[in-house]
This record gives sequence, C-alpha cells and structure tokens, in this order.
Amino acid sequence: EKEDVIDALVTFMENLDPKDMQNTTNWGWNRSSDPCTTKWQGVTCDTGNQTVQKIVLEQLNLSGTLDFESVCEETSLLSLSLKYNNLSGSLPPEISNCKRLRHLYLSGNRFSGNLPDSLTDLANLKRIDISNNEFSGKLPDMSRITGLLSFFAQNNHFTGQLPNFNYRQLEDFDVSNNGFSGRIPDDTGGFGAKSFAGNPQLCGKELPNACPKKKKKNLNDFLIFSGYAILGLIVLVLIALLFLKKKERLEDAKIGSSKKGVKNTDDSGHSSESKNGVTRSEFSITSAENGGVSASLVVLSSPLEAVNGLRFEDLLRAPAELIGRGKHGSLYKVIPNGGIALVVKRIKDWEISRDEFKKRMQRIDQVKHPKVLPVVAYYCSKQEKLLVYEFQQNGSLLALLHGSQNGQTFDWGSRLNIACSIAEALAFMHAELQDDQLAHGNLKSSNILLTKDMEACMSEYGLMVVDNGCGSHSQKNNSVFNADVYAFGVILLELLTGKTVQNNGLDLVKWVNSVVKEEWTGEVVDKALVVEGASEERMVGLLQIGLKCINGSPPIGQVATMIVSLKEEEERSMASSGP
Ligand SMILES: Nc1ncnc2c1ncn2[C@@H]1O[C@H](COP(=O)(O)OP(=O)(O)OP(=O)(O)O)[C@@H](O)[C@H]1O
Repeated sequence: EKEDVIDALVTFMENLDPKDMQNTTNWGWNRSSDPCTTKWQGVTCDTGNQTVQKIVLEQLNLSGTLDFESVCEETSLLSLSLKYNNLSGSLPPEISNCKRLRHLYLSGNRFSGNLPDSLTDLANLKRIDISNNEFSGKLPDMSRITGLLSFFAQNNHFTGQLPNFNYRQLEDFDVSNNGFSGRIPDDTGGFGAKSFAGNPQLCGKELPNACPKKKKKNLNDFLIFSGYAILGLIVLVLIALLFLKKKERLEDAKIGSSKKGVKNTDDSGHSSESKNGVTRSEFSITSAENGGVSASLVVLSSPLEAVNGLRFEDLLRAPAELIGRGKHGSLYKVIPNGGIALVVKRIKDWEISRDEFKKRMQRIDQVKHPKVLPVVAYYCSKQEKLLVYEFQQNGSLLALLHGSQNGQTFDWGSRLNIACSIAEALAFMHAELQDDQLAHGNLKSSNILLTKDMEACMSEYGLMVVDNGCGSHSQKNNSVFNADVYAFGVILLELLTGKTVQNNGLDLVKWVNSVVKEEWTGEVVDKALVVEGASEERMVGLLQIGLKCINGSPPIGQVATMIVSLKEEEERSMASSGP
C-alpha cells in the first residue's frame, strides 16, 4: 500500500513537469525511495506514523498541471503549497480525496476554469489561497467549509454572486479584482471595501456602490419584521401589566440597590452580589423614574465582554429574527448593539412562580460546566419568562445528524466524543443539583448545540417545563433525573442509527429493541458508520449503553464512566493501528 502511495506521489510530481529539478541534489522524488526516510524535496512527514503531511514546492518554475487524483492518494496530507510556479489547467474534482487537507496554497500560477464544487467537501480546510491565477466562473458555496479562516481569491476572473461565507469567523478575506456582481451582506464581519474592491458590479454597505433599495419583501424580512412586532407587543403588554401591578402593590415598590445572597429573592435591586461573589446587574424594565418594578432583566456575569453591559432595552431595540417555535415557546435570534449574536427563548405557559424561577436560574448559574451552555441573562415576570443564551452558529446535533450536513461526514470518532461530552456534563450537573431536584428536563438533539470549535454543549438546562406526569417512560421512573437518562439513551440511539426521533423517541426505541432482539445488531447502525469502517465492537458497546439508559435507568454517572472507557478503548485502538 505504501508503494502505491509512493508511486502516486511520483506521478503527481511528474505531472508538475519539474524541468531542472531532477538535476538538483535534494530532489529525491523517485519510486525506489521512501519520502519519509530519505529526503524528498519539499516533503515533511509525521515523525510518528511516517506519513507525508506537508508538500511545499514554491518558486520552482514548475510548469505542468496539478494531479489531485495522485497526490490525494496520500490521504494524510495536511498542507499543499505550490505558490509562484507556472502551473496551468483546472483543478480536478478529485481534490475532495484529500480529506484531511487544511492548507491549500496555489497563488501565483496560471490555473484556470472553475473551482470544483467538491472543494467544499473538505471539512477540515482552514486556509485557501488561490489568488493571482486565471480562475473563472462562480465560486462554490464556501459556507459549507465551516472552519475556514483565510480565503484569498484576488486577481482572478471569477464572476456571479459571492457565495455565503462565515465572515465573522474568517481572519483573512480578499476577493478583490474579479468580476463578481450582486450585493454583499451588510455584516461582513469587519472586512471593508478593500477586500471587495475592483468588482465594479458588486454593491453593498461597505462599498462605494450602494445597492438599490429592495422592493420585494422576502421571507427573511418578514421573519425579522414579525420578530420586531412580537417583541414590541410583549413589551407593551408587560408595561401595562407592570403599571397595574404597581398600583396594586405599592408597598412592593422600592428603588435603590441592595446587597443580597442568592437565596434572597427580593428583586427590586439594581445590582447585587451573590454569596459566591458573582456580580449581577439588574435592570428594571422601565427606568427608575417609574418607581421600582419587580420584573427585571438579570444579567449573569459572563465571560462575554459584550454581554456584561446588556440592558433589556438593547434586546428590545435589536432586530429579532424568529428562528424556532418549539413546544415550549419561541426562539429569537437578536444581535444587540450590532455586537455578539444572542438567542432569546420566550417560554410560554410555564406554571412557575417568579421566586422559584429566579432561584432556579441562580442555582443553575452557580453550577458551571464547560459543556453546558450558560444562561447569560434572564427576564422574569408573572406572564413572561425570557432566557438569553449566546447564539451558536454551528447549529444543533439534530441538524448535524439529519439536516443538510453540508457534505461533511459526521464520523464515528466525533459521535463518540459528543456522547462522551454530554454524558459527563449531565453526570456533573445531576450530581451538583441532586438536592435541588433540578434535572435538564428537555434533553434532545435540538438542545445539543455545537460551539464554534464544533464542541458539543447542552442548552436549556433546567427548564423542565415538560410534563413530568405522563409519557410512558415517566410512569416507570418518576424521578426527573431518570427522565434525563432516558432522553440521553434516545440521543445515543440517534447518534448510532442516524434516524430521526418521533413520538418522543418511542418509535426509535421500539424499532431498535425489535432489531436487537432478532440479533441483527449490525443492521441498526447508520450506513455511514459502516462505510467508514467504525469498530463494530464499540458501536455495539454504545448501543448497549443506550438501551440500558432506556430500559433500566442507571445513574448517569455510571453511564458516563462506561462511555469514557469506550472512548479510551477507541483512542487506544486508533493509536495502535495507525493510519
Ligand atoms: N443558542 C442557540 N444558538 C443557535 N441555535 C439554537 C440555539 N438554541 C436553540 N437553537 C436552535 O433553534 C431551533 C429552535 O429552538 P427551540 O428551543 O425553540 O426549539 P426546540 O429545541 O425544537 O423545542 P423546545 O421548545 O422543546 O426546546 C432548534 O433547532 C435549536 O437547535
């Protein structure tokens, strides 16, 4: 197999047409030597498993073509740089075989034609530089490469609309001097005119060319508008209610600030200090002139600079986009003061007293776990409960499993990691919040979000608006914690089978149970995992843990330990088997 790779690499080099390189002393590229043990010009290997990781052939006057089919035979390739040569021809779609490629530097050549769509299948790509070539046509949908940090494509002949980019995440971006047309988004993450210059048909806020006003309202505008309208309405209703309340309960109205502990649920203060030293600022919904009002936005201390000064008015003033309407309320995306994106969960019909709600939020805030998405602020009045979280641009586990996967493979290792992270986080939370009887209460794949580093974290811990009384699993296990373990079992089945959950997971559980009874365990798992060659032994191991969670409600701590050891086994076997 190693011979095949060496053969392919030499073919790749021959296609680059290295005229005088063969005469150089360090050339080295030939079929009778090994790129990692003998020195091949421009090649760097992994010292551990002796595979080629980097190929850098810059300014060598190479004048042939780029044969991705051959070079991608070395599947462990991380970086390829062919800057400043004289290479031509188009990029073949086989580029997508270089699955682990992170850096692709091709600037300063004469490459032409379209970029292949399959480029965006490379989920690990971080930096692309194709500037100063003769590329043309439309760019593929670059937002599919979720981790992209640099994109240089200046000085080419690209045309058409710019595709979506995750501008906020990009560190470098330049598409100047091409033939792009259409409008650029209002929010380009700080990239200004310079990055887009020299495209006379581009228009946008950042550019000298302002766009003509849009006439037709599109769906997006409608959503934003309805978001505004609904939030506006909430405010009006709230203010009206607060005035009524103020009249009735004048004795409650106090202005000023007070020091208080966590247990103290007097909520008229403007700033307070909790027992554990966490500073909180509270802002009345109306200003102090209106007298003390008891409903207020509590901003929990947050590592996010932008959130610390957040005021309720900022939330109200910011454009709100309705992004979901779940069983328990609606979810809006807001970007207060044009800063960091937040989501506001508005919970409807929650029979919980204000004191109870505050106590619960403060208690949950004290118990921090890196894999539990913290509430950055909450708002609570009798009628209205709002929770504010940081927006997670990489979406949820549900979307990753069942939505458009953007062509990325969701491999076994990542699935096992997610299972492990969530189990550990849940075990930690259950242990800390045992006495308070605070469980997650609504654990499901749409409440497992992916952070910008694609780490899983649990959202909406402790909402527990759910019906604890009915539903078949809670008859058997009446504790709130057991319900979480059951729900976690369903998530494990989802991870393994790739199937959607319906009917609170009952359908999936029934199906898996019936297949397992017939001992066709292998049939249960997601085809993608089988194709990938994931270890059957460990997949069956995880399946058994999932079924245990569903049928036996073991303590989550035990479940976490089992998954951790499964993951360690996986890591050991990866380390010993090599590539
Ligand atoms: N902080 C967040 N950042 C990004 N997306 C989020 C965030 N929180 C939730 N979402 C996503 O928004 C969508 C709507 O969420 P929402 O919580 O309203 O619905 P749900 O989870 O389906 O139902 P439920 O009301 O039972 O929680 C879901 O797909 C969810 O994954």
